[in-house]
Amino acid sequence: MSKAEVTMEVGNDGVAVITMSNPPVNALALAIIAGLKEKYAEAMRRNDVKAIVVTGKGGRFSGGFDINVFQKVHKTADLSHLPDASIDLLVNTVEDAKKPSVAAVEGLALGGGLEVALACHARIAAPKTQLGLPELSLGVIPGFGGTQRLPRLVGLSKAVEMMRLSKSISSEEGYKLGLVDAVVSSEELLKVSRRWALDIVNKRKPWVRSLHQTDKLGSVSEALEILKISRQQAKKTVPHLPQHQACLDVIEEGIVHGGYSGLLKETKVFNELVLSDTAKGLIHVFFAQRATSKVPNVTDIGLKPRNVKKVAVIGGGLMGSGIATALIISNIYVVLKEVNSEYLLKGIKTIEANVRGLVTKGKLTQDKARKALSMLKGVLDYSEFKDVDMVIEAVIENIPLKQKIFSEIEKICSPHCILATNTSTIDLNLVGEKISSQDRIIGAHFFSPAHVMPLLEVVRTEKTSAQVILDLMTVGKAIKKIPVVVRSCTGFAVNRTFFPYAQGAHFLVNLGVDLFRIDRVISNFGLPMGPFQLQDLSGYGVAEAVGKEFATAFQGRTFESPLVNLLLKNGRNGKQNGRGYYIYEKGSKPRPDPSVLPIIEESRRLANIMPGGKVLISAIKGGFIAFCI
Ligand SMILES: CCCCCCCCCCCCC/C=C/C(=O)SCCNC(=O)CCNC(=O)[C@H](O)C(C)(C)COP(=O)(O)OP(=O)(O)OC[C@H]1O[C@@H](n2cnc3c(N)ncnc32)[C@H](O)[C@@H]1OP(=O)(O)O
Repeated sequence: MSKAEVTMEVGNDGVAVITMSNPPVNALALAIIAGLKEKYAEAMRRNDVKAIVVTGKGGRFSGGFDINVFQKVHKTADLSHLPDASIDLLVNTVEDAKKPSVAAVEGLALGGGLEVALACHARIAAPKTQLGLPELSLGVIPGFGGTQRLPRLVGLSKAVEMMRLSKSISSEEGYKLGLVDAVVSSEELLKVSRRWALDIVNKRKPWVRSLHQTDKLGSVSEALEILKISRQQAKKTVPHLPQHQACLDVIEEGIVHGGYSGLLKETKVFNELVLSDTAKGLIHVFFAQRATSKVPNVTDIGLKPRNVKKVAVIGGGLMGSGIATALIISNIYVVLKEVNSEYLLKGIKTIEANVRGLVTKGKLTQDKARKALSMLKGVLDYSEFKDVDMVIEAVIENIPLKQKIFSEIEKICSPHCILATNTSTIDLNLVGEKISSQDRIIGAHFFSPAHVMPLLEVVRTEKTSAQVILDLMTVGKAIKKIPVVVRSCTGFAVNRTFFPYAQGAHFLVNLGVDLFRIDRVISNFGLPMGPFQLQDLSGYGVAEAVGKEFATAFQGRTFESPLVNLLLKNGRNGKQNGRGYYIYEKGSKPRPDPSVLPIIEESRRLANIMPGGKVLISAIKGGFIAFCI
């Protein structure tokens, strides 16, 4: 790893170009911050320097403050690891300096990286540069003036949206909003930036100190109204994440009392949040997520991923259609196979609806939607399987059926074709029991809805080859998933963890606890939804099949609730047929369905685990609360 350094070159034009270098993202490590401070001091001292251009090496400006420093602070609870740079460096050294600075921004400028650029007096960017303040996704807030300068450059509403959603914008959008002063080619970037800096010196361009701009903020009352609405939204959507309200408080401080006052509050609040449990958790997730892409003896043995251009998906149900959608929107050609025309048409219609949904949500353009759907072909036999690079089996959780399919595709497909199954629970050694190509068997466990949920469990057996694992990991990243490699066992990692949770919920209901209360407690705790609403979403067939697998694998150690089977017999299948624990009506939130109560009572009677038939509310309340929290 090359060392972090900051260099400075002074041209004959009197412009000092200060370059940050800390591959791969020019993170603002403490050495970079120290280097920036040192070079700025030198630039200010030198009489041959009229102006400064700040830039990043390697086609990226900066991915922000070095998140490793947060980990150090978490380990030591010592905030002195954090640079006290907001006022000292960004205001006194950059923004209020006697010589102007221009940021030459390329690739990305995120977090503290963008904050450095915001403290400059102009920003020149290359096309499609990613600009954002994603700090809230790490449990903190922009700690170097972003809460004050961004609203003053792009307007309060846009700034709040960018910070609260950790949403980046392109340099083109930044130019329209006033965040970027010019968008020029990479080749022209430094030249235009140098000229811009000299134009500021010669009063041909404005010398803008964004901290003191107010024209984009509107009136204080308008601003306070915007912040009030944002607070209500945050309270509704992320009631458990303190950084959202804190960020709005800091922005408000600056609007009411001025940018400088806002900076002082920002530093104080930033330091408080750095030590919060939320920040500790989210920063752990940041590194844990990246660690999943490093698999010993797979990603570190010099293998190159093979190009997967065409994938066959077997089964056009909820999962198969979602998987097919995820593939085609990432320009991977899909052959979707079903057993009959009715099911095939239903699967294709679901995929079309998925794609339309992404367009409606602004996640896909119409053109890309059309292109995606042109990469889908429905078939009723294996005739198109001869040249596929991967098959993903996504049929019902039935072992003999899966074994039959794997025998068939091993004969039909090419010898290099990856043979993947989307099973959520069944041991892969069972699925592949009847074929010889044990090295090509792998689990590609997507999570519903498969075209939305980021997690992809890559399930390996002892015999799965490293090449096949790497290939599936690469496809996973290409379709914007987070591939996590796990070993094959009943339930793999996610369902093995989820199963006891679901068991506990059913156990409590059969002990007499109100089912809807369980969902409320879990969603109030912070999960997106409770176990029963989730069961409605995934359907009861999956629950029934997975339950049988666990009962077989862990004989005598599972609680076999009668409830799901009773619901299926009652013609219910959750959200899929609109009849579950909840009533599902278009445009409204799911409502508890009172007609399910007699079925719950029947389950309790059959389970017969209420001591003496009485519900021990008091004991359960204690146990229940302890269990859920
Ligand atoms: C004199 C005047 C100047 C003074 C200057 C003072 C400035 C002081 C700054 C202090 C600011 C405090 C307040 C600001 C806080 C922050 O900035 S918090 C961080 C905000 N930034 C982010 O959240 C971005 C996080 N990173 C990403 O989103 C992505 O990594 C990326 C940048 C978009 C790149 O993605 P991709 O190409 O997919 O690569 P990855 O695999 O994600 O990452 C590659 C490796 O780089 C590591 N990494 C990425 N970002 C950071 C980071 N910010 N800090 C440390 N390390 C980072 C990542 O972990 C990967 O590492 P390996 O796994 O080891 O390869």
